[in-house]
Amino acid sequence: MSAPAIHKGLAGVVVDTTAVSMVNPDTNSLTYRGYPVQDLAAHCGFEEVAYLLWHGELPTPDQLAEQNAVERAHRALPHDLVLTLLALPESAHPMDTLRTAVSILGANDPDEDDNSPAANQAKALRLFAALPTVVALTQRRRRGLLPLTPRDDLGYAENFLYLALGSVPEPAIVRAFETSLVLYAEHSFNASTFTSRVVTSTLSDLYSAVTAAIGALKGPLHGGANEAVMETFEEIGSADNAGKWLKTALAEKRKIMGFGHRVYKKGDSRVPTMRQALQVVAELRDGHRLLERYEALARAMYAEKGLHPNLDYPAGPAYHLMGFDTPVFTPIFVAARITGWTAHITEQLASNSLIRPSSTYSGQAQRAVGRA
Ligand SMILES: CC(=O)SCCNC(=O)CCNC(=O)[C@H](O)C(C)(C)COP(=O)(O)OP(=O)(O)OC[C@H]1O[C@@H](n2cnc3c(N)ncnc32)[C@H](O)[C@@H]1OP(=O)(O)O
Ligand SMILES: O=C([O-])CC(=O)C(=O)O
Repeated sequence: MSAPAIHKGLAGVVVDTTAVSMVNPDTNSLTYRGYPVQDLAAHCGFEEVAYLLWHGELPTPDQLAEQNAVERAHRALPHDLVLTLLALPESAHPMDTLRTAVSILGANDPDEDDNSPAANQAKALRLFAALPTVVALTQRRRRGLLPLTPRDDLGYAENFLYLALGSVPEPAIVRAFETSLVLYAEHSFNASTFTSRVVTSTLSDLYSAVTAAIGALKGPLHGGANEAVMETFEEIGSADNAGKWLKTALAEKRKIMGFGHRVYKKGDSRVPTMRQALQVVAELRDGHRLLERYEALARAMYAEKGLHPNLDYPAGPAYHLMGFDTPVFTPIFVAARITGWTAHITEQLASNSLIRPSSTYSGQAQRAVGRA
């Protein structure tokens, strides 16, 4: 009998269907519920995109107003949760704080184990509302500042920026931030979404699935790359050092964060839109030197390895120029991706099958303990 083929990393393995989004590397396109992500970024607010991912259609004005009212009512965190998060060590990574926050919110939710579509949709919306407040808490704490109270007179993106940075920036910065959220919202069976579906497939609860997904997103081969990109730019120092830096890094067999992708081999469909948003932010925030490094490293990487940037490459420097600290970048990704994760959790439950792949044993042959 021949040994079964091993699909390391599940590369290329189709494990289910999904109606949430379609990634097409051949046409370099990404659609959410059929809409090109570039069109959504250009014409829709992030709240509308969240509605689309959850419900399958863009909202009517009344549906959006209803969702917004609930979202705005759930932005504030329970006082005990704030105290618990502030009691974590100051050295805790914001992703750890965020993961802890979701876990505590679950433990306190009387509906935690209600896996009906309505209950899970309500939980998804409450998490969507609360996560920016947690992310902002981590940002302000890093600067020795206490959390601000959410403002229900502001839209999602404006309130997020206000809570984190202390004021609402000019509309072009808000728009660039919102663009990043739309682009980060969903991407089919990526590692963190698949993690959330694996947890859900055991009929566990939504908070457990999201907590696990946050853990998966934290790694530098996935969402953590947007932070690592900024660290790379700091190491490089100036654009004229990019080529030399890259040769050394590749000789040391380092992975260059922000480049390459499991699915896109000809470039990430989201990069041109985010590159444009980065340009806008760079012009308003004196970011030309950073843009020079961005272009120099991208050119050198293509010349050396033929690899294109992924979404984390422009998103990292954009968040830096907006005023976020580097360890807060991946938490922003979480706040966006909660929409996609929870849409997939609902989809998984609607047609569930326990996710449990097989493996080929490579250990010791069967043997006896050899004791009487
Ligand atoms: C939003 C997101 O999560 S997008 C992804 C964010 N992650 C990153 O930016 C991390 C850096 N990139 C990588 O590590 C990879 O490109 C991944 C993990 C994203 C995709 O990996 P895979 O599809 O498994 O590609 P794989 O690792 O097989 O790479 C193929 C070849 O390209 C090389 N390669 C791929 N990406 C990189 C990179 N960023 N730097 C250096 N070499 C790379 C690999 O070393 C490998 O070379 P080899 O054949 O000589 O061994
Ligand atoms: O699809 C992937 O493997 C990673 C990615 O780009 C994402 O999750 O946005």
